[in-house]
Amino acid sequence: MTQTQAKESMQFQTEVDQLLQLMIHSLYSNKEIFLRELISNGADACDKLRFNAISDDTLYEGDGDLRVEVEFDEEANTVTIRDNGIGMTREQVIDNIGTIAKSGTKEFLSKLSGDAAKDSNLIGQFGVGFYSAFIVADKVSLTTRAAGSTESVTWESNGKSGFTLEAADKASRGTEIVLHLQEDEKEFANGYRLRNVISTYSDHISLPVMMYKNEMPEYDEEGNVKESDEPKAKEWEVVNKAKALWTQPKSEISDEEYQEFYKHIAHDYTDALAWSHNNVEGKLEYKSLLYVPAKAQMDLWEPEQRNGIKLYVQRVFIMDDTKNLMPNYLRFVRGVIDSNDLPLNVSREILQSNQTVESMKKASVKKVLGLLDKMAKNEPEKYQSFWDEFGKVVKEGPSEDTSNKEQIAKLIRFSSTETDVEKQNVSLEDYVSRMQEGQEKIYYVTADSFTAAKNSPHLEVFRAKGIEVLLLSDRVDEWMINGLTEFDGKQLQSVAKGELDLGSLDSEEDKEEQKKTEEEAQPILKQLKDVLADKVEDVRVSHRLTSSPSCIVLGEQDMALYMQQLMKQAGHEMPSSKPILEINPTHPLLTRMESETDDELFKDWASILFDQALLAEGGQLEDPAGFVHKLNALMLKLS
Ligand SMILES: Nc1ncnc2c1ncn2[C@@H]1O[C@H](COP(=O)(O)OP(=O)(O)OP(=O)(O)O)[C@@H](O)[C@H]1O
Repeated sequence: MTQTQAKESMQFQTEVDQLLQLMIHSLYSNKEIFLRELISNGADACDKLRFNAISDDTLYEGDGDLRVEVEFDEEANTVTIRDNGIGMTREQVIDNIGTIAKSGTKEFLSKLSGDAAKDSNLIGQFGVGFYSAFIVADKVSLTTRAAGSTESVTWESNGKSGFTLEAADKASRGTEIVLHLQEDEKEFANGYRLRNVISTYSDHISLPVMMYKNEMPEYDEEGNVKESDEPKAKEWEVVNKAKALWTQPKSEISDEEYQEFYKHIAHDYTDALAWSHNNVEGKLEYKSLLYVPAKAQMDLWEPEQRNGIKLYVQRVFIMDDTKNLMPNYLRFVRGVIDSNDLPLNVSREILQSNQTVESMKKASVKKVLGLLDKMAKNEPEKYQSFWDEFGKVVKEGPSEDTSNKEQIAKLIRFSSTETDVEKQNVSLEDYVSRMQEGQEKIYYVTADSFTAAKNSPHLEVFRAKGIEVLLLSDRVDEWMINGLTEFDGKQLQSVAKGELDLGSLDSEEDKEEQKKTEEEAQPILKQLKDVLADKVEDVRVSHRLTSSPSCIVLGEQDMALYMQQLMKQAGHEMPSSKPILEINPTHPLLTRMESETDDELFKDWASILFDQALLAEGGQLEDPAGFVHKLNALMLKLS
């Protein structure tokens, strides 16, 4: 007797226990989805077998007629879902069912609130999968044999106290799942109910889903159930449409069908926001169906995130792939690309450097950008919800995809001084349309929080003159702005970097005034330069400030101070360039300093002036305790 023949009990991973309990409670109002999930898994298993059989057709074991079968037994109160797909080995059963391999599970569980409505949405994004069986069943028994193997195994669980594994004797390849329905879920052990659920959720699956034909009662003319003397031989029939959705003409597909198909391929539970269905003919021949989800997948920020695009070759599923078919900044896109040009035995390596793949990718990116552009124009509210969910990802676009920079730039939304709210809802086109006469540049400020950006002293002159400034405070913004130097022929200019030249936005009087102030400020500038020589590159009169006494200005090419800080914390070497201190000589603090005769006190004033400008910029003080000490001393003097 081999070891695998003994019945063995095992515990679920802690997360599985938690997830099961949550799922059972929060999906209570949408129980029927268990069938979609299990049929979906069966269909995926058949897809995998079909792919593996391309290189080894003995895996078919003479049965290449791939399908999913659904049976029920009213008396026993069971529903059975069976597929002749790839099956699982004993190890795979343990790995796949009983543990959760998905990344981000712990984080996901910690986000759950206990509020059923909210949680059911979250669970949907996570993908409920196999465990959804326990929404309706109090015992689940799964027997499976992997293609090419002779050993089969039965996994069984009540969803509460772990599971058992036992050697089985399954002749046919694939997986069979028997759901022992809970007492009050009897409605599912019924042909009408099951067919109804299948046509709602599984019509679009290219694989046939089959049920017994004559399990449905026959009626006589008077509407009574016909009693037949002889039991009829059972006969299978296909109960779903069983046509790959993307191969059908658009005009024949309803929105509901598109949405159901989305949920199948994306393992999502919420509707998609939009889709683009394309049939490309000519030099290249392929079909694509690309979806923009409504909600971010749990792993959007994981480096090894789930793959979003399924590659098919002539209707045969080849592999999940995002890296080659969608750029990173569109990694939330889900869908199918079905090529007629690639060979069936295409490998991951070939995909990486294939002209056909490259062309399909390029065209698909255009399609997605076009879809988003249309949404932004025609359904701004919907687009806003998209932006709130995926904006930070799209912001990687200008640096990653320079060939589509202009189109991506149009899609980006910003916070701005126009509204002063955190919501990012201002486009560059909006900004340009509001530019003042004589304004040549698009102004922005970056900071590590919205509040810091909004209150930045650099904005003072812009606010005073009513010139709009974009407020950037996402981590990715400095990176985005690196790739986005221009829009509509107008340069993007940080208000915190370089020499500020408002050009014709400053009137002749303004310029005269500035010149005069500058001349008058020469003595204090010199004094400040002397005492701050080792901290700053230069001290100059500011044209940016109206109400603050001083601010820090960086060189055009320098990274914002808070970013420099972050980089240093992450262990990167940062070139230590000294900033420029700008002062507002008309500020009372500066006038007070001018009359200070005590050199030591002047030094303290100067040092505080510099440190507070640094703080306002999100920089870190070299000597915070010294700053506090000096400040307190001055305060005491004034009291
Ligand atoms: N019928 C089946 N045949 C073969 N393998 C299966 C079958 N059902 C499940 N599996 C395996 O178990 C794994 C886990 O399934 P499960 O449904 O929980 O998650 P999933 O399908 O990966 O994702 P999701 O939770 O989003 O549906 C699958 O990835 C697959 O490897």
